[in-house]
Amino acid sequence: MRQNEQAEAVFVIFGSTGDLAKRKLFPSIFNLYRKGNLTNKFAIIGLGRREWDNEKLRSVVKESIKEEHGEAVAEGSSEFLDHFSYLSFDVTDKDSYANLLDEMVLKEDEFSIPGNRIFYMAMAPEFFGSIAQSIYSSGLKETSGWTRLVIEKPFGTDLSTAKQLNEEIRKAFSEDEIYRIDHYLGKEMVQNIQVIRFANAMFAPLWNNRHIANIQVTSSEKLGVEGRGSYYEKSGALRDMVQNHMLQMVSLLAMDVPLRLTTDEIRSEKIKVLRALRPVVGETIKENVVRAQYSAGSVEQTDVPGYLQEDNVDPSSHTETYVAARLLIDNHDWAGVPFYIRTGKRMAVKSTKIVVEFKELPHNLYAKEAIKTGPNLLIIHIQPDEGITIVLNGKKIGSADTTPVHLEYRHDSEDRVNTPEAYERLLFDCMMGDATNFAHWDEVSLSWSLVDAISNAWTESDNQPVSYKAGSMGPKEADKLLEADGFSWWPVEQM
Ligand SMILES: NC(=O)C1=CN([C@@H]2O[C@H](COP(=O)(O)OP(=O)(O)OC[C@H]3O[C@@H](n4cnc5c(N)ncnc54)[C@H](OP(=O)(O)O)[C@@H]3O)[C@@H](O)[C@H]2O)C=CC1
Ligand SMILES: O=C1O[C@H](COP(=O)(O)O)[C@@H](O)[C@H](O)[C@H]1O
Repeated sequence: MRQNEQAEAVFVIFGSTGDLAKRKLFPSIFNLYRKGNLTNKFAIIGLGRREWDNEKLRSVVKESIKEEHGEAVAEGSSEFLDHFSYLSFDVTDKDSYANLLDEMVLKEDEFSIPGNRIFYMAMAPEFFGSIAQSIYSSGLKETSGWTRLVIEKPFGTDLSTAKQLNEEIRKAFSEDEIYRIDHYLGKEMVQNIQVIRFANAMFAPLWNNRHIANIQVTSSEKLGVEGRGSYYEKSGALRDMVQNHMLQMVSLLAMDVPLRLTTDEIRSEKIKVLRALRPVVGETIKENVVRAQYSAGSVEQTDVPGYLQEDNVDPSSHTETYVAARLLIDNHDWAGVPFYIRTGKRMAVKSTKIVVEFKELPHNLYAKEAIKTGPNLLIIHIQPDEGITIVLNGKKIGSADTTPVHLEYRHDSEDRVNTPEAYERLLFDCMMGDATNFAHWDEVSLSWSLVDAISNAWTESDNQPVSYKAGSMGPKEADKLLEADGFSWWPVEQM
C-alpha cells in the first residue's frame, strides 16, 4: 500500500449492523486510521433498520477493534469512534435518503470534509440497484467533491441479472465511479502475481506455452456453508468462487504484459484473457468440468455433516460445493496449456495456491531411466501462508542422483504484522480513486458468460454432482481430469 497518502471522505455503510461490517469493514477502517492513511477529515455514517443510536454503533465498532487488537487498543480508540454516527434507515423508504443527506452535510461540516462521498453496499444484492438510484434521485451525489459506489458480491446471479443490475446502477453512477469488490484482488500474494511475472527476467521470457506445461489454481476451504445455506443453495461453488475469485486469478496469470501499470491497461489485458477463454459447452462439459458435493466426513478429527444435512439446504439438492475445471485459452501464448482450477468447501485444508509447472527440457542428460528429474515449479502461496517456492533439480549430496531443491521465500511473522488485510487495501484504493483491483463491468460480464455456459451445459446434460467425503481433497474424478493430459494435482497441503 502506498505510504503517506491520506483519504478525506464521508463513508456511508448501507448494512452497518450486518456481519461484513463488523468482521471486515470496521477493523479495516480502524487499521487505516491507525496507520495514518485517514486524516481527521473523515466520517462514517452507519445505516441499518435496527433502532440503534450513535453509542450502540460505536460500541459494536469498539468490540470489533477489541477482537482484533485487544482491550487496551479498543479502550484508546475513542477519538476514532467519534467519527462514527448511526441512522436508522430503511433503504426502501425514500424519505430516509433526505435524512441521510442532512447527516452527510452535518458531518462534512463537523470534520471539514471536502464533499467526497463513498457509498458502500454491505447489504443483500437485491437492494443494490434501487439504492443506487435513490442516492441519485435524492441528490446525495450533488457535491463539490467526488462520489464512489462500492458494491459487494454477488454481482448478479447470471449474465442477465448482472446486466440488469449494471444498467440500474449505471443510471446513477458512471463506470469509473463504481468499485465492484472481489476481495481476492486485495490479497497480498494475488497482487504479487504481476510483480513476480513482470519484474523478473527469469520468469517473463518463459511465461508462455513454449515453456509452461500447465498451471494449477487451488482454493480449498475447510469450512462448510456456515449458516449461509439459503444463499449457497442458489449459488453453489461455480457462482460463489469460480465466477469471481478463480477467474480473476486465471486472468492475472495469463494476461499479457500491460503497456503501463495503469488501471485501464491492466484491465484491458485481463479482459483479453477472458475473451480468449474457450467456452465449455455441450458435450465438452464431461471432459472439462467436475461438479461435486460433500458427504458427511471428518475435518480436523471432528465429524461434520454432509451438505444435504446442512441447515436451509434442500435434502435432495444438486448444488455443487466443489468444482474442478480444465480451462483452455485460445491465444498465441497459451494455446495447448491447460489451466486447472479447483475450489471446494469442507476439504482437508484451507489453502489457496498457484502451481506453475514448467515443461521438461527436450534433452535432459540427467533424466535416465533409474533417475527421474521432476519438472521445475513456481508455487505462489496465497493463503494461509504467503510467499513463493521455486522447485529446481539439484545434485543429491554425495551421490550422482538428482533431487528436487526447494527455494523458499515466505513472508515471516514480522513482515506480516503490518500487512494490510484485503479489505483494508481495497478500501484504501477506493478512497484514493484507484480501481485497478476492482472488477470492471467487462470482466464481470465475460466471466458470467463462461459460468452460464457451464451451468447450461450441466442442465442440458442433466449432470449431477459426484460425491466427495468432507475432509478429503475432492472427488477422484478431479484427478482423472489431469491424468487424461498426463498430469496430476500438485499437493497443496505440504508445499
Ligand atoms: N459476511 C461476509 O463475510 C461477506 C459478505 N459479503 C456480501 O456483503 C453483503 C452483506 O453481507 P452480510 O453483512 O453478511 O449480511 P447481513 O445479513 O449480516 O447484513 C445485512 C445488512 O443489511 C441491512 N438491511 C437489510 N434490509 C435492509 C433494509 N430494508 N434497509 C436497511 N438496511 C437493511 C441489515 O440491517 P438491519 O438488520 O439492521 O435491518 C444488515 O445491516 C452481501 O452482499 C454479501 O453477499 C461478501 C463477502 C463476504
Ligand atoms: O467470496 C467468498 O469467499 C470465501 C473464501 O474467501 P477466503 O478469503 O477465505 O479464501 C468463501 O468462503 C465464501 O463462500 C465466498 O462467498
